[in-house]
Amino acid sequence: MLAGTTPSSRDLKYPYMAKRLACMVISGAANADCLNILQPALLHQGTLIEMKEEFELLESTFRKAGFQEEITTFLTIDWYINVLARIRINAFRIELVASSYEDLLSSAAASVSCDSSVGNAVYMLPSFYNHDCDPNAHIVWLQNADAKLKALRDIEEGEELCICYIDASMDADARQKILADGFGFECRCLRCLSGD
Ligand SMILES: C[S@@+](CC[C@H](N)C(=O)[O-])C[C@H]1O[C@@H](n2cnc3c(N)ncnc32)[C@H](O)[C@@H]1O
Repeated sequence: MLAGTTPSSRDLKYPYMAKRLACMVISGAANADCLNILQPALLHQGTLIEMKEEFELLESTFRKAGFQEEITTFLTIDWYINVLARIRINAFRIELVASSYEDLLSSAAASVSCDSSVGNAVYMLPSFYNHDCDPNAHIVWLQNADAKLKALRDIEEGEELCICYIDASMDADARQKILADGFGFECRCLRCLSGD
């Protein structure tokens, strides 16, 4: 699992995770290509330009920290872009679930305003779950960043496990827009096909 606490600026959460992964590679805790198995996002030209600027900052941070070149040879712009492309569509926002009814109400309100997020993480197996606007499973976090998969109804043997990447209470047009903009696909789940 690659995890990172939420930095003050939301725009920096993914670069922060790439920096974390770079540290894990340098310390021997992860391989530089460990995310390559995951599906990458399609990146637009403007995003690539931003990533080049971010990479220069990251590279200079490691240079200033005095790391020897031999242990940072993996740290290239191609590595950074490949990592970011995978983090962008595979990272989960970690929200700890409520333990009491009062907590439930306040955590629901915090979730809507994104205040309940305690960090972001990429998990290898959950990254392979596809999206459905009427999912049969849900990822939850009870006390820490260990993700648990919770069934939302009876699931037949052999049935695909699907989770919902977004807020399923939105109408069909809003869901399609967010999935197209954020994840680059047109959702053709039964709910969307029926226009619900
Ligand atoms: C987190 S990955 C899910 C695993 C991915 N299908 C794989 O084989 O590695 C998210 C990507 O899967 C595809 N995907 C997930 N749910 C989908 C759906 N309901 N309809 C079409 N494509 C979907 C999209 O390309 C999306 O960007």
